[in-house]
Order: sequence, then structure tokens, then C-alpha cells
Amino acid sequence: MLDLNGGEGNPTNQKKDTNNNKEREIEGEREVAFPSALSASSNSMMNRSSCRPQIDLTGAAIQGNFEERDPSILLPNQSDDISHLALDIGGSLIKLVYFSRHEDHPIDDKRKRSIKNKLGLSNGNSRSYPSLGGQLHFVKFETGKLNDCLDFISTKQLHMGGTDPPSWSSRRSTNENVIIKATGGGAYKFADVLKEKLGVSIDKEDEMDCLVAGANFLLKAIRHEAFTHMEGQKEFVQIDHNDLFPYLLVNIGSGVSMIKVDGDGKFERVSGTNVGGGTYWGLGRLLTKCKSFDELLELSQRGDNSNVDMLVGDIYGGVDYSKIGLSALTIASSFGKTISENKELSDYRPEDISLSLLRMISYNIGQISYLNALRYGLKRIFFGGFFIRGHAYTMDTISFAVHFWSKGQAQAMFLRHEGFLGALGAFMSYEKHGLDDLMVHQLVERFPMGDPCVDGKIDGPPLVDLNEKISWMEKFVQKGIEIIAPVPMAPPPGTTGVGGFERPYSRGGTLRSDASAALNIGVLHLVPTLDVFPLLADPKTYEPNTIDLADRSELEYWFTVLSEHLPDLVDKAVASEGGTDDAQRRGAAFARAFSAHLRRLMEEPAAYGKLGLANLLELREECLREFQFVDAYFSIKQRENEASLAVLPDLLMELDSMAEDARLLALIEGVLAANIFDWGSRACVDLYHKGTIIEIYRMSRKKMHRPWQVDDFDAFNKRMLGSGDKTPQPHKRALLFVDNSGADVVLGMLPLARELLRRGTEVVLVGNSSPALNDVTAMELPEIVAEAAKHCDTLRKAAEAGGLLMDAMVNIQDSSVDNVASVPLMVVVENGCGSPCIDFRQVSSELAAAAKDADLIILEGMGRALHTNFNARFKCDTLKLAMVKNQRLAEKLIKGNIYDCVCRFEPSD
Ligand SMILES: CC(C)(COP(=O)(O)O)[C@@H](O)C(=O)NCCC(=O)O
Ligand SMILES: [Mn+2]
Repeated sequence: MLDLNGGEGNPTNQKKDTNNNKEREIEGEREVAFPSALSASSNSMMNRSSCRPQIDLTGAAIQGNFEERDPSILLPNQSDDISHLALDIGGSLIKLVYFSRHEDHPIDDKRKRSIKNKLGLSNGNSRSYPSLGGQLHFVKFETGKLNDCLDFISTKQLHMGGTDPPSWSSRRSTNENVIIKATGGGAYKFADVLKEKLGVSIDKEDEMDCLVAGANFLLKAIRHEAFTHMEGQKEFVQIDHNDLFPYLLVNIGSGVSMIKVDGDGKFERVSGTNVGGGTYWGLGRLLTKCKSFDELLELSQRGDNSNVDMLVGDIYGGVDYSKIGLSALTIASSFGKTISENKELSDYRPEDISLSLLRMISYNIGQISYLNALRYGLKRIFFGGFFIRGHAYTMDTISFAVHFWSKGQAQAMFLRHEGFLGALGAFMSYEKHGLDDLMVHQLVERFPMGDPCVDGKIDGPPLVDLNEKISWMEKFVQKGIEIIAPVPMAPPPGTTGVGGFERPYSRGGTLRSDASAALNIGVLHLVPTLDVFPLLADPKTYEPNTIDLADRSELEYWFTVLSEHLPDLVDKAVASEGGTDDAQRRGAAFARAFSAHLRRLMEEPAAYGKLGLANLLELREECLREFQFVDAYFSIKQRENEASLAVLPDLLMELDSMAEDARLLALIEGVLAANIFDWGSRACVDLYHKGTIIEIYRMSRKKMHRPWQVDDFDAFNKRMLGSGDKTPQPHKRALLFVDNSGADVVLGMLPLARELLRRGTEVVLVGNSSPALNDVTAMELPEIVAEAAKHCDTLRKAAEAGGLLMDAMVNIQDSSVDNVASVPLMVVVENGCGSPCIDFRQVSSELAAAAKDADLIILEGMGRALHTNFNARFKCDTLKLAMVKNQRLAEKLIKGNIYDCVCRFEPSD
């Protein structure tokens, strides 16, 4: 029985800690200097939200002292004339793709460099050039509002070779000789206007080249880009990059081009049809008097084409023509009914005409596309172009045609960024953007709110700071979330049935509004320092999420959990920033933004790509960062760390009095028991009101009886201690993915790390790059380790050996207890994430490097070991440890109850 006293902190005490708040305010001041909340929070850390632009590093050389914090770098081949803007000026829309970058902090400070040296990681990816952030933005304007577009470019200075804030590359003081790549007819039509208003020259890029370059980039670089759309169901298709070519790209603009793509820059326009989007819009306008394409499309959703089209049943007296596989509902002749009746145009409903037209054109395009795919033996057909514009019913109609004519052998696929293929391709045509080599794992898509220029038509001038963003949120988002996005719906009663060519199942509810469309395509963060975790058994089949939110009941459950947690989170976030008026305003904006995301995803779960619980939890953290909440649980984490460190010596003493196998069991029990400190779990937060953390910790330890609900302890024990006379080789290097601050890391994971060190195993503590709930971050770990090292020689020596204690004032109280001659080193690396979960397809390159010699992984906590990675397989021994702090998850995943534990050991084969 443990006897743990003193140092208790009450985690329920949310009162303002003046000292703490002072510190936070000072930090807040610092944030002003760094406009990205993230860069302020992670300071020298590199993570999935910060990155550098692609620059020409050939011949790069350090000028001055290499050990300086910010040595200047000479980039002899880097010219400043990289433009960051490309345009596709079409007849109805102007699409802009632009690259923004912001200065980040050099991540490789002295200490980190030294740690890497010790682990043998100093070469490879360590940076010898400034680390910079950058994102790719997608924006569109109506062509009729060209002036708004020009204002936007001018305010953001996109034509001046850079974006806000002024970047490391010298910005031009004049726009003389600035050349901007552009495609689309407007590149010719408006070249003079652009010259006159912005002073820039247009370099016209071939439209077809751009389409193909844009599609190739998207298909290679974005994981959830291509999807099928059948009967209202959107399903993302994983495309193997090595098996992408050849494919058929069908671009449906005013006319239709069918392009056989064989590789980068290798393509041939093999066919096309003059019956395309222009035909639909032109005929539709004449026949219905609609004023816009969107209006016409919206009309079609209330139509019944059987009033206009001649169906097989009309010819065959209501029965199928089954001999050739045509049901009575198949369209025999589009608009065929209008010839046999003595009616005028005004006798037909515009809705029916619009629907009949839409189906006629979509079916025709689908059919010709399939025949061309067949002709060239192409497996895949991707559809893009302004005609589709994410419209569920249009996509379903094309899919039906392809499915019908191919007898299910071919599938139509669509692209999330379909409207931006040309602009992206024009952007790719700059010689020095360097994006060609980027891979899927280096791109992270984020969905910032409060910016009306993300895939939306611009409503007013661009937002320049957070204050304007919040005002915009206050004004528009409330309105925006009331607008219904296109939710695929069941056919209305009385319409013709399913299962054939004649009637696609899905019907768009309403057209996507600008406000909700603004949340559909995110900002693409380019993060060249992300890597695939090398110990994944099969990266191709790896799926991080355990819970599939495609299951509607799961979706509803987790949305409710997150919504209900929101007020508490806002309270913590606002308190963490001193509870000021400004913090309250930001808190309200955060709540509004996150709720809007939830609503949007509830309507269309696949709107942002494939949705798993990990994505939602990450989105919440990103949203907090967007409103500059640096670390909502900062003071809670500190308090819990202090309380836990105070009882650590007693715990270590008790552990040291145990025999080896009893100790290993006690250590694992300790990790599981201490995982109860989770501020993201509603049940746990309720629990914290009932006692101090040490009381709760003791209570939790008392209940740690084996067998646990998932209990592989015996296998782990055997691997560690052997059986009989056989003493197994200790592991060489263990990666410990730590979870929460306080007892979890101090009383759970550190004692386990100590045991491994004693056995001769190198320990790599892997912490978050940015804060998420009460998770401990990599940046916080050295200080915690330094404090713990005061009570333990093993930890001290290992931390010293790993360079962790370089700056820490370590005052050893207890060197006699644990006098070990030599111990392996212990280091800290960041994981590249700012979320409670981990996606092993995108981790920091330093973690990937540290993993190369690792033969044991310990994943701790619900987020990292259950919500994600529960089913993941690794190439080395893996221990997954977590307490389940949610009743429903316990029932579903382990057929148990809340507070049951998981100790899953998966030895390497
Ligand atoms: C966010 C979390 C995954 C964090 O858990 P942890 O990884 O710290 O064990 C977890 O708190 C969670 O799933 N919370 C939501 C469920 C609930 O409140 O019951
Ligand atoms: Mn956690």
C-alpha cells in the first residue's frame, strides 16, 4: 500500500492564480510579436502547423558561426522573384491560389542539437537554414467582381512576391517586372486591366497543361482528394501514387475536354463534347428565365423530369423493356415528351425542365467519358470543372451514367479541389515553387474559420488581424451556420425508384451557400519536416482512427460529447488567458467557430475529407489556436505536476523495496491508474470535484486489480524478465509516447522509464509539439524530468547523458539510493502533433529518426492508444496502455466499463 503525502494541489480550483496569470500575460505580450498562435505556443518547436516555404537551397552556406542561434544563411541560387500567386480567370469565376509564409523560429537550438547528436540524429534533417511557415490558400471571386479580386490581391500584396507578414525574402518595393502566372480565357481578356491596376504582367499558361498539373498535384499530394459519389454517399478513394497513371480527366466547363493523362506533363486530349456546362446554362436560361447558373441548379432539385422526358414506360405502356435490361423508368428520349403533347413552353414547370436538362447533359458526359476510358483501357475517370461545383445531384447523375454503361465496371471519381485545378496548375508552373517533391505526409489541411476568403467568395476586404476576424465571426458566422449545406437526401415521395439508370437516389437539399462552402476547402499547410513513422508495419493500410464516424450513431454521440464539453473548455481557455475581456471575446468566437464546424460536419461528415474522431479532436485544438489560446490547461498542468513531483520520492522508495516482477506489475498498474487524470473526459472532470489529485490517484491505484479488461501483462512480463533461467536481452531503445501532465507522466510514465533505463534500455520520451488538453508537451518535459531527477540518480544520469539537464539546476537529494555506474541516455523528442491523438503517417522527422533504432514502443492514453492506433501494427514490440474513461467506448471497444484498463502487448514477429 502506498503512503503518499503532501504536495497536494486541488485540480478543481479554478481561481485566478495571480502569479501564474502575470506570467501568462507576459507570454501574451510575446504572442503579439508572433502572429501565429502556434508559433508562440510551440516556440522553438516544429509541428504540423508550421513549415517552411520551398526555397532553392542548392549551394546554401552558413555565414558566420554555426553555433549561433540565428546564423545568416547564404542562398546563392535563391532569387527573390518567386511569385506566390497564380490565377485562373474563367467566364464565371476567378480562382486564386496563393502561398503565404511567415517567419518561424529556428527549431534547432543548442540543447536540441546536442540531444540529436547523442542519439546519432544530427545529420539528415537537422536544419541549417531558417525555418519558415507557409500555406497554400484557395480563394475565388465572381469574374463580374474583378475589382474586388484586384483589391484583395493588392491589400494582401500578393502580387509583390510575398504575403503578410513581411517575410525573410526581400519584398519588392515596386511591382515593375512582376510576372504572374495565369490561365483561363480571362488571362487574355483582363491582361491589360491587371497591368493597369496592379502593374503586373501576365504570363499565360496553357489551360490544359494547368488542369493536368493541378490534378496530378492534388492526386499525389492530398490523401483525401478523390472520392466517389453514389446514391448520396461520398467515399474517399485511396490512390496509390505509383499506380496513378494513366487516367482520364474529364473537365466539364462550358464545353467538355477528355484528357488521357499518362504522367506529369504527359497527356493527350483524346475527346470532348460540345454539350457541357455552357449548354446546360445556356439552354436553361432560355427555357426557364433563370438569372444564374446556381439558380438553375437549385431549381432542378425540385423538378420531376418525367413530365418532360419520354421514358421507356411511356413507350411500352408502363412496363419494362426487360429483354434489353431497360426498366420502365429509363429515359428513352430526353425532352421526348414535349413533342407529342400540344403544349407550350409555359405549360412546363421550369423545375422539370432544369432537371431534365441536367440529367440529359450529365448522362451524356458520363456515357462519352466511359466510352473513352474503354477505348484507351483506362481504369479511372476523374471529373472536374465548374459544372460540378460539389453538387451532390450532379455527381450522382454522372456516377449513375458511368456505372450504368460500364455495368458497374467503372466508377466516376470527383476531386475536392475540382474548381482549382487550373489555378493550382498555373501555380505549379512557376519554376521555383518547389512543390513538386512534396508528398502526402508533408501536407496538412486546416480549416480556419472567420476568414471569408477560404473557398468562398470574398465578402468585403480581407481580414487583416484577429480582431477583424472575430468581428467577422460575430457578424457572419451566426448567419452562415443557419444556411443548410447540401445534404444528400432520399428521393422525395412519389418519384421513381432506385437501382437503375433512371433516377439517382441523392438530391441536394439546397445549394451550398457561400458561408458553408467557405468551410469546405481548407488551407494547405506545407510541412516538409513531417515524416511517415518508419516502424509502421504497413503504412499503406494504416488507418489511425479506431472509431468510424461514417457510422451515424457514432457521429451523433461524439458530436454531443464535444458540444457538451465546449462550455467548460471555453471557461478553462478564457481563464488561462487571465479572464480578460479580450480573452472572453476570443473564447466566444472560438465556441462559435467550433460549433459551426460541428454543424457543418454533422450535415456533411465528409466535407473536410474522411472524418475520424482524431480529426475532430485535432480540429478543436486547432480552433483554439486560431483564436490564440496558447495553452488552455497551462495552470492545471503546472499544479498537477507540482503535486505529483512532491510524492514521487515516496513512490520511488516503495518501488525500490519490491522484487523485480512485483515492481514491473506495480509500474504498469501505476501507469494505468495515473491515466485517470484526463481533463478531456467528462466523467473524470466530474470526479476531480470529489478529491485532491493524490486522493484520486490513491483510489485509482487501489482499484487496479488484474485481470484488466485487456490484459497481456504476462506476455509483457515474460518479454521483460524472461521465464525460468532465460534472461531476455533488454530492449535497445524504447519510445515512450507520454500522455497527460501531472500524475500521469510523473507517477506513471517516468517510473516506468526509470525501470527501462535500469535495464539498459535507452529511453526516448515523446511529447506533443503543441498543447492539447492537459497533455504534456515535449517542451515541458525537460523541466519535469529535471525535477524528478532530483530524487533519482538513474533519471539524473540518463537525462544528463541525453543532454536534458544541460540548463536545469539539478540538486541531487538522493544519490545514494540509486547509485548506478552507468545508465543509458534518456532524451525528449516532439511528435509533430498538437492533438490528443497521433497519426503515424505524419510525425516529426526527429521522432521518425529516433524510431529507427527503437525496438519497443509504449503508447499511453486513450487518445494515442485507443481512439487512434488501437488496431495499428508496428514492426517492433508494442505496449498499449490506457484507462478507458468513457462508458460507451469501454462497451464498444473492450466490452467493459468505464475505468477498465487496457494493457495490450504486441510482440514483434
Ligand atoms: C480527449 C481524450 C481522448 C483524452 O484522453 P487521454 O488520451 O488523455 O487518455 C479523452 O478525454 C476523450 O475521449 N474524451 C471524450 C470522452 C468523454 O468525455 O467521455
Ligand atoms: Mn491526454
